[in-house]
Amino acid sequence: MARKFFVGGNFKMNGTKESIKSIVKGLNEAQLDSNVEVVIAPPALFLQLASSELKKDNVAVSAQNVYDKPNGAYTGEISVAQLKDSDIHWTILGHSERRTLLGETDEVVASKTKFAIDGGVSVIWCCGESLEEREGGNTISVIERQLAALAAKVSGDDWKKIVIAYEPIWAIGTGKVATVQQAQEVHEAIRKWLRANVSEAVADETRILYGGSVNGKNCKDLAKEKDIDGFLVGGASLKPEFIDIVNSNL
Ligand SMILES: O=C(COP(=O)(O)O)NO
Repeated sequence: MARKFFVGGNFKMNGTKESIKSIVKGLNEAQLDSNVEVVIAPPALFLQLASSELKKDNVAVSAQNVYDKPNGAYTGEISVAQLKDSDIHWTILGHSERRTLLGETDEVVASKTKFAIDGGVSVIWCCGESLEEREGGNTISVIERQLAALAAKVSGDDWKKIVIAYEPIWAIGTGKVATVQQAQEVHEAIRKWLRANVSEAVADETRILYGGSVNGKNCKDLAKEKDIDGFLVGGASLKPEFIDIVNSNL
């Protein structure tokens, strides 16, 4: 089946009111492939600003994280209900920077994912291996461990609200993009795992994004791969070349 191409921009902890407005203005004025689903994820402080400035139907705004409790004494956290209250219907979860720097475990990420989906927020669920895990030949087993934790929490139609982002940690922010072969191999393994452990339909329908040093030059070759359904872009999402990445499937 044809999976709708999907490009996410993860701004991480970057930007000011002015720079966010400028990026959104660039997206509003750009010719974007209408067959691509685009999501931009500014810092939480700028979610409403980005939403108010956006004038493109196929571009949505996403949080970079959310907590898995309804509300209450969780200083510094943001709730699913608060995202919905702000008309934000997407969040990234399980980014490797949160797994490594903030100790988010596979189980915490899976719990947050289920909680977000139950609250009406769709999820870009991130997975990926470290350089040490890759060099040790453990890439696929690491990804399968992360997938298993997710599949223990979500089921059925939940999967329709999940976009998977494979982001090898060694490629994030390093300029060392995975080769087309490396990326396709892991994407194919993810789809195979979904087919074997969830269902044929989920395997066929779930978008699997690649993230890790994607830019306006390397995106086209990656986009040609049958199991690469789009990108989750970090640094380049803050630059005009993000438009080229959005249009890389044309
Ligand atoms: O972390 C990333 C990728 O970052 P870069 O594109 O800067 O490697 N996406 O969530």
